[in-house]
Amino acid sequence: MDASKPLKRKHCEDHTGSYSSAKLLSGVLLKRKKVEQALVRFRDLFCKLMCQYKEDQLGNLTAKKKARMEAAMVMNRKYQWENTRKRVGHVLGIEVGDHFQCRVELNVIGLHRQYWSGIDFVGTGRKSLATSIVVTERYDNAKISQDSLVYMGQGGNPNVKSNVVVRDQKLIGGNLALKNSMDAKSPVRVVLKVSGSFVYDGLYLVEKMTQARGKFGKLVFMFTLKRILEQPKACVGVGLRDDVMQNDRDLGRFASFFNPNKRHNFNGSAVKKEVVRMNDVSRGKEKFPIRVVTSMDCIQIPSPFEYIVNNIYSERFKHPILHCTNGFECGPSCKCFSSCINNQVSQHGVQFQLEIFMTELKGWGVRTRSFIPSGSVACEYIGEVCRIGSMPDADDYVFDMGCGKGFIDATRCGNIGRFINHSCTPNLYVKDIMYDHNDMSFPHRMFFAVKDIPAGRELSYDYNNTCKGKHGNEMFELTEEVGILELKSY
Ligand SMILES: C[S@@+](CC[C@H](N)C(=O)[O-])C[C@H]1O[C@@H](n2cnc3c(N)ncnc32)[C@H](O)[C@@H]1O
Repeated sequence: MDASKPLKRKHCEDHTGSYSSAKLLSGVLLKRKKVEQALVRFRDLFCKLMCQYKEDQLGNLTAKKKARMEAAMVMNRKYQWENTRKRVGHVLGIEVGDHFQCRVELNVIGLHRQYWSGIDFVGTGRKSLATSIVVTERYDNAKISQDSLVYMGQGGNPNVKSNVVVRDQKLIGGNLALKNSMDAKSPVRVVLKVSGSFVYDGLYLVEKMTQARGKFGKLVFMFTLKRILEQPKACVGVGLRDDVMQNDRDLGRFASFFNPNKRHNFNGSAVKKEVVRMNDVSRGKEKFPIRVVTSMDCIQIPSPFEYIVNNIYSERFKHPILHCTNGFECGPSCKCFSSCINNQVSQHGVQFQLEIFMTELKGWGVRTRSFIPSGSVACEYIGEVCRIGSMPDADDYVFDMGCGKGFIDATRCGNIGRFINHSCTPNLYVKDIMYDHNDMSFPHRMFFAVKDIPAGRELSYDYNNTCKGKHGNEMFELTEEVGILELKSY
């Protein structure tokens, strides 16, 4: 085989001579998988860079922009973009209704290949054709009915760039491409910006081009586009296309796994198939990789945070050598032998295969992939340890230690413990453990299994039970089996 020659694509035919729809379908699914993987990779990289830029003290917005661009560039250099050849019409692997978190993602997966410009096109001059437009609020774009919109041509708009000269728009570049598409009746992909995210709304035809005086007093082009019928409806509930919401049946039929709002299949039952979105959120810091899993219809990953395995203390205090004789666990400096029964029962990081998954109603949650025997340490709640008094406003990831002690803030930095949800009938119990210092106001918060926890079960603890257990004053008694504690009430 001559490797220098491109492989010719063969028609998929089955033994009856007809096109094999199964083969075509598997090709489409494969492409979709690739698109999805590219997005996961991009978001993963973005999170990593965000943490880095935040450490560099960049403002949130600057860090976000920089991290997005850099993530896209890194992937581009590694040839990890999808659908790199511009084309007119639908893009393989992307469905109407797919949601994207930012403009740069549209580049990475090939839906719209312009970072800034709203009109993308192929070819030049009179031979150019528009491939896609992004409809944002920066121009006076308007929806005139469910299936048509007016799109303002590009150029001369100070809302796009502050130093732009306000002048009449010219019939060049994207504007000309849109006119050519109108003349050729060539379809244009439309992406709508809705509530900060981007939704693929399908193919439109340019019906009309007119010129009018814009709000800056200069001539602007106005393109009227009409949505091609017989396409699935995009699930866009607010903003430009707030009239497109269908009943549950339609939502289900056209449900796309890129759309976090769609949680049900055609029959209204929960979609069960799951996809691994991140292979290891701890990035090798834990003994076992910690996966992030969601259902097919939800492509989210957790918001950026730095995974840490040791608490960060907001203020200095001494870490005296501790010996297990005083009832605490052994500490790192303890002179005991490793056979000591007290030895670091709770200091080995995550000992079970845990994973983060998207729950139906509670956001992210943690479940175990392996059996956890009653009394075992599931994990610790790790974050930035602070004294009481400086409690932050956003407290989703703040563990108030109660009883006048401090709190652990896992908003910016934390471990898997930050994803464990509340339950009134929990399978975990929180216990204070001291091992690397003796300041009783900053104990380590450990999650112990209250009972045997089978594989697949979500882990939970009672958020209201952090000071004194509802079980009464509980103490842990060490059994002969290292690593297993027995819960006893006194
Ligand atoms: C420590 S975080 C747990 C992880 C969180 N679910 C997430 O998506 O990252 C605490 C937050 O999770 C949500 N949460 C926890 N338990 C819940 C429950 N039983 N029902 C509903 N929301 C819950 C609440 O928003 C709470 O502020």
